[in-house]
This record gives sequence, C-alpha cells and structure tokens, in this order.
Amino acid sequence: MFTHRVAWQFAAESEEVRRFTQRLAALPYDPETWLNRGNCLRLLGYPELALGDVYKARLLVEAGLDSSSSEPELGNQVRKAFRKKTYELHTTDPAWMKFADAVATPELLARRVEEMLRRLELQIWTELMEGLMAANCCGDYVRMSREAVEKFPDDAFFPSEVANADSWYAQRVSILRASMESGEMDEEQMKVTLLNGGVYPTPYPFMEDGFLVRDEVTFEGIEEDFRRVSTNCMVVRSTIRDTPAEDGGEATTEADCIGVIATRDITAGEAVLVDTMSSGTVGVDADPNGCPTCCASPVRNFWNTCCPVLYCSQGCADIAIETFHGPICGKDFEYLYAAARKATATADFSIDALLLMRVLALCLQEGADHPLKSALLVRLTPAYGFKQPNLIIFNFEDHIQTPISILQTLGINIFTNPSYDTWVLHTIKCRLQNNKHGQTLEDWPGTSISGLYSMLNHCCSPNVDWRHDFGSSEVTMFATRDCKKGEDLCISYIGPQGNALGVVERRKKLMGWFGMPCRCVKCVEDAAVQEDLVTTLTAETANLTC
Ligand SMILES: C[S@@+](CC[C@H](N)C(=O)[O-])C[C@H]1O[C@@H](n2cnc3c(N)ncnc32)[C@H](O)[C@@H]1O
Repeated sequence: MFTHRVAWQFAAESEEVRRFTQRLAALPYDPETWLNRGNCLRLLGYPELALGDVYKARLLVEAGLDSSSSEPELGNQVRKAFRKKTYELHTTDPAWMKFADAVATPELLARRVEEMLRRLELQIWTELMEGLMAANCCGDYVRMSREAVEKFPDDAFFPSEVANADSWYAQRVSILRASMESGEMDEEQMKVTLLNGGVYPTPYPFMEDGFLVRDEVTFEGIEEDFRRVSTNCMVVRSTIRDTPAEDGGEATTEADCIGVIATRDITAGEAVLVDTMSSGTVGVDADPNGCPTCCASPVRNFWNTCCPVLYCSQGCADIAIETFHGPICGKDFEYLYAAARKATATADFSIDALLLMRVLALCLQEGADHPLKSALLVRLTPAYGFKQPNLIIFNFEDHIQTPISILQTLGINIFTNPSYDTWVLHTIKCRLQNNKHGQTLEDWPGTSISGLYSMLNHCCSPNVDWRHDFGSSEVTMFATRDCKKGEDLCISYIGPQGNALGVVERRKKLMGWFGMPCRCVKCVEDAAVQEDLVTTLTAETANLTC
C-alpha cells in the first residue's frame, strides 16, 4: 500500500517536472516556475537538481529587483515575464480578482510586481535551505542560513534555521570525531566530510536511452582509437560487473561495461597504451610556462592568430584551435585560475572546475547535438551503483554556483538553453568523476580526462601500471608482468597500499566508487577462500558442540 502510494506520488511529481519544464521553455525568465520545478525535483529525491533550479530562480529574482543591476537586460526580462503573470493572475484567477485594483495602472502593476518578487525571494531562500538539508550540505546550511538572516532581518523564520543548522553541525562534529578517534578517518577527511554533502549519480527517469547506454557506433569509435594508439591491446565488452546469483538473489549483468584485453602476449615492462590526452588536460596554471594544451613546459613562441596565448609546439597550438580554444578565447576565467593556483589539497574542487570548463569548451567547439553526446563525453559512464547507491561529494559553491558561472562566462544562456540544464551538468560531473585522472599536487598538479586510459578496469592484483612522462600530461600504460593474449588488462585504482589490504577492506574502500563489491579476479578468489574458511570453521564448531 505504502509502496503503491510512493510510486503513484513519484509518477505524479515526475509529470509535474515535465509540465514545469515545458512551461520554462515558454517562460524561461519566470523565477517562480524555476522555484516550483526545483521544489518538485527535491521532493522526487534529486536535491542536486533542485538546488540548480532554485539558484536560477534566485539569480532571476535578484536581477528583477535590482534596477541598477550589472545585467539590466536580464532584469527587464524578469520584470516583463512577471508583469504578464501578475496581471493575468489579478484579472483571471477568482481568488485574486478582488485585488484587481492593484494592477489597474502601469505604475500600480510595477509596484505589485516588485511586492510579488520580494515575497518570492523569501520562498526561494526557504527552498534553498530545504535543498541544502536534502543534499546533506551541513556546512553550506550553516553559512547560508546566516546569510538569510542578514538579508531578511525582519523575517521571523530564518533565525530558527540558524539554530537548526548549528545543532546539526554540532551533531555531525561529534559523530565524525568518534570516527576519527576510532581511526576510520583522518583530520583532513573529517574536514572534507563536514564541509560537503553528498548526492548520488542517478540515471534520471526523464533521460532517454541514448544518454544512458553507449551504442555500437560509440564502441566502434573507441576500438578505432585503440587500433591507432596500441599494437597489443583492445577494448572489449567486459563482464567484470556481472554477478552470479548469490544468497537466493538474482544474477545480474551489465551490457554496457567496457574493459581492455591483450591482443597478443605482452612482456613485462612493455607499453600497452600511450595516451597524449592533451585537449582534455588542465594544469593549475600556476606555472606560466605550462603549455595550455599538454601542460608541458616551457612554452615557446608558438601561438594562434586570435590571441597572444603561447604553446610549447605548433602541434599544441593547432590542437588548441581545433578543440577547446575558440569558445574560451578572450573570455575572463581568471576567477577559476586564481582559485586553482591556491589549491592545496587533492580534494580541492578548483582544479575540477578547470576541467569542467575545458570539457564544456570541447563540447561547444565540436557543436555536437547535445554535450552528453560529444565525442569525449559519450564514451564515459558515471558510476551508477545498481546494487548500492554510490554517494559523491557535493556542495553548493563547487557543484552549483561555479558550473553556472562557467556556463555564463562561456556565453551560454542558462535560462533558455536546456542542453546545459543542471541534470546535464551533474551527469557530466559524474562522468568526469568516474574517469578522470591526476590532481596529485606534489607529483603533477593538474587533472585530465581521456576516452582511452579510462577504459581500463580495476584489479587489486593489477597487471598494468602507468607513468607520467616528464614535463607533460602524456601517460604511458605499461605491463607490470607478462600477460597472455586474451588476458584482461587492469590497473589498480587504490595503489599498492590499497592492494595490500584484506579483501573485506579492499571491497569496502571500492564500494563507494563501484556501487557494488569489487569483482576483480583477486577479490572474487579471496572472497571464495574466505567463504570456504567460514563454512569449515562453522562446521568444526558445530562438531565440537556435539
Ligand atoms: C574508469 S571506468 C572503467 C571503464 C568502465 N568499465 C566502462 O565501461 O567505461 C571505472 C568503472 O568501471 C567499473 N569497474 C572497474 N573495475 C571494476 C571492478 N573491479 N569491479 C566492479 N566494477 C568495476 C566501475 O563501474 C567503475 O566505476
């Protein structure tokens, strides 16, 4: 009965989302519709999307209320949309018609519009608080509830939000401190966990199959690239995520899982893949001598005619102009570079923001029908945990505000262009998160994404390792032992220290990433041995008791 009710409610709210989306296509500058869709998305369990919509509602209302705004055109659009809405409401809705005098002249209507926008702004901030709580963003909730009190000093409700946020924060501190004392996490992890919330990579119900599964053409494209860059390995459809029926459960298979195998015998030390990555690579740019294309230094006198940006070679200058440079040329992304230059920890999101900007530039330059179908992104999958959901770190600034600023700097209209809606941005983020490489600040201060090396699956006893070639972003994958033709080629995602742990710890470490127990050969074997051991011990204990 309960399930039926929930399913019914879900379907109804899903339908509401569709309805609001259609309305937004007609009225993209109406903050109320963005707020309403955001509210619906939160109720459906997608706070990461809700916060995107509510933030857009906030930007619109702020522009509409500020006649001296730096974006007068946006403010005009909002007031125009809201004028029409307010007039219609007061003249056609029976509940409002008694107030029709309030919109009788253009001056009265303008005053009424302002009143309505102010009322809406309060609702927007209230919904923001709800969204932050739903996304578990405790740190943001503490900060923004205080901002709300400052912004709405006469409001009776927001001080209670501050008290609520503070007590939630204190509760989290005490829980996390206990985990720290038991050695489950270190101080840095505690800080990150306190500051951030978490959301799930999810195949949204409104996504068509083309956004969820890589088709044959995409797979053939990856095969073609492997043929170009490797003489001894190839991508294949992998069964690594298939599971046999266990404990009365059902066997599961994942048709859209790719891996890499040896196409001939390979000797230890032999390179299997040299990935130059280049266009999908960003450095911290602290080093002005770093080439914007491949991060090698020094840069030399190679440039394109559009601007004075220097590259390390003509090849890199050409790649830049063919791939990512056009959409960012002359645009002021200093706010991203400045933040990335200050990056101190490997979990710092400012380098991720540079990567997102680079990938969006690649999509725009390519002009694909949809960013998720662009040559690079179409090859990558997010880690959808089909057995256990896979939580990813999320906070308001890095996952909502910064991506929206990037779109705006790139000249994308965030209100009218549905191809860059929040679900698209979040799916891009999840695809990058699952496949990117780098960001070890001491070793190589940057991050990269490539549709080649990211095809290698993980094994706790890997037969492939990788190295950075000095002074550039080039990565070479090489065999660490002799491999037979047909053998799966895998790297380790957890390094030698992780590989050395017992199977239970290893699987625990990878569970959050894979959304299922690691299915590498070593884990499957070790788990079977452990199960046998438990069965034998249980039988022996039973005999002893008899
Ligand atoms: C970098 S991608 C590897 C390529 C990926 N299999 C694909 O189809 O695109 C990482 C993802 O592969 C899957 N994967 C890799 N190794 C795995 C393993 N040992 N057990 C379960 N899933 C694994 C997980 O879904 C993980 O999120």
